[in-house]
Amino acid sequence: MTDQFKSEELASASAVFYLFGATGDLARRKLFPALFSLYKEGKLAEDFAVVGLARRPRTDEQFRDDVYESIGEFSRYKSDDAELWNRFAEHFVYMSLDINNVEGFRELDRLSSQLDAKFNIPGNRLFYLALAPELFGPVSFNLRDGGLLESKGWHRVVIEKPFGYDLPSAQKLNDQINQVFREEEIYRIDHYLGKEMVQNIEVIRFANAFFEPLWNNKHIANVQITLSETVGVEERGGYYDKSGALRDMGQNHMLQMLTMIAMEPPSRLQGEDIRDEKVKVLRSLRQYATSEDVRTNVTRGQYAEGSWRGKALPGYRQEDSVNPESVTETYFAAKVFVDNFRWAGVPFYIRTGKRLPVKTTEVVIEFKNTGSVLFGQRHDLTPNLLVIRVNPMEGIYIKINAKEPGSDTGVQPVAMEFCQSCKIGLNTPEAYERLIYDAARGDSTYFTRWDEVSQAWAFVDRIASAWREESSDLQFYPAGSWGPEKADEMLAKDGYRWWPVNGQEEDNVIWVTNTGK
Ligand SMILES: NC(=O)C1=CN([C@@H]2O[C@H](COP(=O)(O)OP(=O)(O)OC[C@H]3O[C@@H](n4cnc5c(N)ncnc54)[C@H](OP(=O)(O)O)[C@@H]3O)[C@@H](O)[C@H]2O)C=CC1
Ligand SMILES: O=C1O[C@H](COP(=O)(O)O)[C@@H](O)[C@H](O)[C@H]1O
Repeated sequence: MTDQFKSEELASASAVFYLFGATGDLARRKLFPALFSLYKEGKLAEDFAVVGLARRPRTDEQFRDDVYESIGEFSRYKSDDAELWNRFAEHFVYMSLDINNVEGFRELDRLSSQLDAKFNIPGNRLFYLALAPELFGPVSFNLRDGGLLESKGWHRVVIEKPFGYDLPSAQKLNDQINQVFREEEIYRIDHYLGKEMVQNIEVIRFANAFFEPLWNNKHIANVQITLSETVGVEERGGYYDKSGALRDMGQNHMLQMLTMIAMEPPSRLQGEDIRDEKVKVLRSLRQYATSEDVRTNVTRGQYAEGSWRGKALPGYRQEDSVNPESVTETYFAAKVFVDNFRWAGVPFYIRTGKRLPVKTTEVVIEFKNTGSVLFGQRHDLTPNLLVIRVNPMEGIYIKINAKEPGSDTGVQPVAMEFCQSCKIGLNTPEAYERLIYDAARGDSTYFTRWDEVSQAWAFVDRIASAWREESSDLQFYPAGSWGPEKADEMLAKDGYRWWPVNGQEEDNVIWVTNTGK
């Protein structure tokens, strides 16, 4: 990157950032730390301002204290350089505002002009809505009516998930936002798209002669995507009990990762080209035809009492703000097909759940055996695997077969791993850093376009609708276990199994790794 290009990028990031929901959990855990990392790395120059917005009263000083505490607790960089912190903090101001009151927005507009002048900002506006979805429409209207879209620079709105509850509600929300913002001004967040290893999927696929020619149904037996969490519903019961795992993780993160694995090569690795290919995958998803079809191909579960590392854990129905008779799923696993030329016949198994034994996100590509007369008929051969480790460990490993040393016919599985987080460690940016930076530069590649969102809802709505008909298929699994056995049976019927996450439980494998294992 040339210095000139660098400075052009920084100039385009000059903006007032409006953080709606500035007293909320997301701001504290993710957004303040992300802004601090960007500043520390020089990706925000001095010409920006952040206005924290929420109803509760705060002085600028109190708000800066909140930001400081959040960075101390959650940032990958420490805030112990007083000079750096003071310079950063100067850019932060707070205004108490109720989203339903347009007067507050007029005052915000006046404050914005002062911030433009103070920080030399050319009228650019980035509105970040870390708010409950029912406020997305009202805030958009009041931004317009309060005059905030009349400044001479660009205007962009970053919208948190969930984008709706189903297709009709998402459509309604989109229609409201479209009355104020054009599609190219709307940045719908799916923070998984900001993760390094999700973005790395394109490089692994398209920059490696090892994989690119094999990436199809002739060579791939199945694909497995696991997003497992050890946490329960925590203090988000009010939201989660209405949402469940399918809407919270399936409609967005899981389908987005699936599209990155399955999409055709885009004509260029950027913006609309990538999004065009992703939406084609979503359009090719085989829709479940009947409720019976859903019940056969999708397993749902809810965690019951259990234990993890010797600690007793309550069941979901005992959690605060959860209906004690709730039938909300905290787990689901599905067999999905992408009905196109490349993927015909290849099952994509996806699963996610709370209160599972390990926090991890992994994609496993299981290759077909060679079929050669020499080894193809052997049932003890381990299939070749390519495993992409997304979160929290980042890296890839491949599992291959080699000769067992000293034996005539023995075959030894060997796993070769590149652990990116072990090697690069602190330097890996958080997803929210990358996404805020992209939005400020006007790069929407890793945000979801409306056609993607609507296709994903259409797919998920069929499942939700079958589930609504009756709940007798809800399986209870002990907290701390790997979820309902029915999900294992689904793969077993096809002659497969879920590969253990990190493959570490298989002790016949020789590991070559930079993790020191
Ligand atoms: N927390 C997380 O980890 C994640 C959150 N999200 C999404 O991000 C969004 C925010 O989540 P989160 O931070 O957890 O939510 P919180 O409930 O913690 O925060 C909500 C924020 O909205 C403000 N608010 C509520 N009503 C109004 C109003 N009428 N006018 C002005 N401000 C208002 C609240 O401040 P006050 O009460 O002071 O007005 C508070 O700052 C949601 O859409 C959520 O789904 C997405 C992924 C992860
Ligand atoms: O969007 C969400 O994601 C988190 C998991 O994100 P991760 O980056 O920690 O893997 C999940 O806990 C939450 O329920 C969901 O809303």
